[in-house]
Amino acid sequence: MIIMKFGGTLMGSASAIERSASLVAAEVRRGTSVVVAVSAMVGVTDSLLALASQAEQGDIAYANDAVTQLRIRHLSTIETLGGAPNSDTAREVRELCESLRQTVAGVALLKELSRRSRDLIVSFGERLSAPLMALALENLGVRAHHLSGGGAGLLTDGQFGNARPLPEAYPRLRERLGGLLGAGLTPVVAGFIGETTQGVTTTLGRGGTDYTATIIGAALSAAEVWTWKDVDGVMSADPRLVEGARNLAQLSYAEVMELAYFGAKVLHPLAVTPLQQSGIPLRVKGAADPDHPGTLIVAEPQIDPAHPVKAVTAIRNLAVLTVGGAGLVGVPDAFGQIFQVLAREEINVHMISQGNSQATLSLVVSQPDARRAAEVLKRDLGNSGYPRELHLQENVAVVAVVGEGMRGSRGVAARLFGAVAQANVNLLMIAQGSSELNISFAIENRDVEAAVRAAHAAFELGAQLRPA
Ligand SMILES: Nc1ncnc2c1ncn2[C@@H]1O[C@H](COP(=O)(O)OP(=O)(O)O)[C@@H](O)[C@H]1O
Ligand SMILES: N[C@@H](CC(=O)OP(=O)(O)O)C(=O)O
Repeated sequence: MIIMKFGGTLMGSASAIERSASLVAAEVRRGTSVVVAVSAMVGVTDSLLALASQAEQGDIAYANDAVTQLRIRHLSTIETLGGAPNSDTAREVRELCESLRQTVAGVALLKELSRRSRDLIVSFGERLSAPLMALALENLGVRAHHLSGGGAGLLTDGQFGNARPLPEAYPRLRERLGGLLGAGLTPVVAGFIGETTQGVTTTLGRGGTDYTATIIGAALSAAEVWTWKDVDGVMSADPRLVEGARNLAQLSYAEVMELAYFGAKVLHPLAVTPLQQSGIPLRVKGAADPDHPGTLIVAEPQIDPAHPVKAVTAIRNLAVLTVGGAGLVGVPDAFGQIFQVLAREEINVHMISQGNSQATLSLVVSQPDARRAAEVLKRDLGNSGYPRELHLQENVAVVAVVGEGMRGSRGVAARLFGAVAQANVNLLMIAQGSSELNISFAIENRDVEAAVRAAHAAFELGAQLRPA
């Protein structure tokens, strides 16, 4: 059995959906059981987030207009897929849009958007796309049945916007999806969304359909989980940034987590976690070339000692906040307090670096959180009796090089920073993960391309890999 995930681009139009469905049908015809997880049509999640925040401002006209656009887009896709206006699929899409309109009207009326309401609104993207995939599969003679995340059994905790699966999700997914497969049906699960035990809709975080697929893969003990992409697998760098980026044959679970954490948009950072215990492989495959093996992600991939670094990645729009002052020295609790304040404000810290002795601590946070982070630190630490200085540098990016082979390998840092210096890039901060799986450094946003290209070239990442 295989789980197949299709992201927004591969669900983006009637022809894209037909092509994705044909990849499922080919496998089903070979006698493989397949469970499908789909994302919202490309752009839909962003539109839903935008209309939710407009509704919160009370702009009901904007929100209604946006719902109408979504309705037209999905209904016209159904029409192109050959679905009649009075088909079950079209009826379901109209009902979902009506229910979305009512939810949004409630938000506009109250001018209040909780994380919980936002999750409900954003869940409509996947709930609208799953019926379209089921229709396309039926058109190809594959008997399909679509479900929402909660309907499939994906129970989560109540961390709206960032929910995690509960242990009970696994047996429930096994029972519900296993039942459908046993009846000869191909389940199509709306990705990215789950449900609390009280039946409240949650989401798994941006890019969460990868995670849905691997949770299902673990629940059903799948042979492999395949996430189909518009690239032929995980590449040595974002191909939009580095022309010579090449596809990687194998990566470890840990490497892929680091890459995703440090900004490689290709997978959700937690996507591999459900697979780690059972060792189920995750394969990232390119829809344009289905015979290409793509990237195989396993616990222990082959290591090429000549190439300790496998990939380079970047996150933009960050800021460095440096907290310092001699008074930090010898205050045992100082760092603890800093992190507590930020955690309470739900400000995520991407990277940290400690200066000489304990005199300074540099923290990388998202640009939109940066000023608030500085303010709350000033406000909440101001009373605790030790002097400090706060310095904020905005418009920062973090670049990371990742590879298991770096562990114990000498000269990696020298090679990296030599190349970055040659490219005339100024370093703001450096950190090495304690796992020795990555080296990351902060630079100004405007230097990202130069730094990524320099690192890519320094480790010959374009040449080490098998030809595509
Ligand atoms: N290291 C990388 N390898 C592959 N793709 C990457 C990498 N870094 C960034 N990307 C970008 O990620 C995109 C795929 O992610 P995304 O569009 O979110 O996929 P999907 O919507 O199918 O889940 C690619 O088109 C590519 O531009
Ligand atoms: N639709 C969600 C979930 C997702 O996984 O999307 P995609 O596979 O298109 O990145 C999002 O945009 O975050």
